[in-house]
Amino acid sequence: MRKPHIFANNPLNRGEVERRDEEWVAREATDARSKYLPFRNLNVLLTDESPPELGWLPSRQVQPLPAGAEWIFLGMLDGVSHFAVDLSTDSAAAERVEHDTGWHFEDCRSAGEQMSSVNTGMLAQARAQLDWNLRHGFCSVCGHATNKGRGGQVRQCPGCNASHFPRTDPVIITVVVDVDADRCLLGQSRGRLQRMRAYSALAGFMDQGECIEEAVAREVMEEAGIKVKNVRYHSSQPWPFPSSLMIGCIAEADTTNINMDNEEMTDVQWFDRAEVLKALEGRSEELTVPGPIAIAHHLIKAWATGEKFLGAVAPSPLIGEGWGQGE
Ligand SMILES: NC(=O)C1=CN([C@@H]2O[C@H](COP(=O)(O)OP(=O)(O)OC[C@H]3O[C@@H](n4cnc5c(N)ncnc54)[C@H](O)[C@@H]3O)[C@@H](O)[C@H]2O)C=CC1
Repeated sequence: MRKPHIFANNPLNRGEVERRDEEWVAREATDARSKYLPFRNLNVLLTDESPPELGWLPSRQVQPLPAGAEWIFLGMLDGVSHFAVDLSTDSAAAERVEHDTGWHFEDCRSAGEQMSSVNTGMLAQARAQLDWNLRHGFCSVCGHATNKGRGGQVRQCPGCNASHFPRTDPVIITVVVDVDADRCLLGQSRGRLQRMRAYSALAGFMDQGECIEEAVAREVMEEAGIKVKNVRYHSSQPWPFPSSLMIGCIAEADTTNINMDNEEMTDVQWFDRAEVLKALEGRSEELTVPGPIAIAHHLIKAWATGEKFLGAVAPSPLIGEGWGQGE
């Protein structure tokens, strides 16, 4: 069986029923057995172990919480309630935590790269949900201050009665394969990939009123000018920067002439299998690809190593011969 992606496989029981009882959540928040994961400016507390782990603290070490510190209920593990707390509003409290534990706050992407992958699912949930709560203190309908409910899974507006729920933005990410020439299409977008001089699978946010297959065809056409067919789903990855769900696909090229979008991309190229295999092992002088933290790495690897699913999954009934943008 394929290993879960980093940021997936969260072991917490999110307590959908329990969290509806506000008194229960308040009691658990101060219970001596409860654990807190502190954040500072969305950086997470990591232990000094090797590899480092999430820096869970017993509730007595953070209670009483600093005035105005946002906290959320994440869920339960072995009967113990787990919370995340933002200490950004009180730098003295954040520094005290680092001093008392000898641990440190770390950027979450870097934390995901360093930690053993089993606990990165909790990190993804904590970062995305804390960030959403911090950015939704006011109602987008009437502008009134909102109140946190269900331990941070909803924000209620007392002004107009609107309920706001945490959002996840779906993003498609696709390796396009030229079956006849045994090569795949990778692109370098402006920003992070350009700085790293790396090439990745083509990705983009889904539009409203669009299915996954349509989003793949549209994004590949926009970024590379290539028509695709036979879009197949591979796997998905929670991506908490700030709150995306990466939907990994592999598609076949129906055309092969690249017509790149110069605004978003610095380069798009076909790469042959031998080069891609070398790049995955960090041995290529021509090509750098993202590391194992990214679903992009695993999609590229799935094609390059001929992972079984490629032949095993039936082609989508929606995307057949000749289907594509503008048809
Ligand atoms: N885990 C992985 O393997 C990978 C993850 N990603 C992630 O996928 C996301 C999209 O990738 P790119 O298109 O390269 O990103 P990007 O961040 O460059 O976004 C492209 C454009 O989409 C628009 N945009 C930003 N946020 C949006 C939103 N929530 N909904 C709709 N449009 C939005 C903006 O105009 C932005 O310039 C990013 O969050 C990126 O970090 C991208 C590639 C690999």
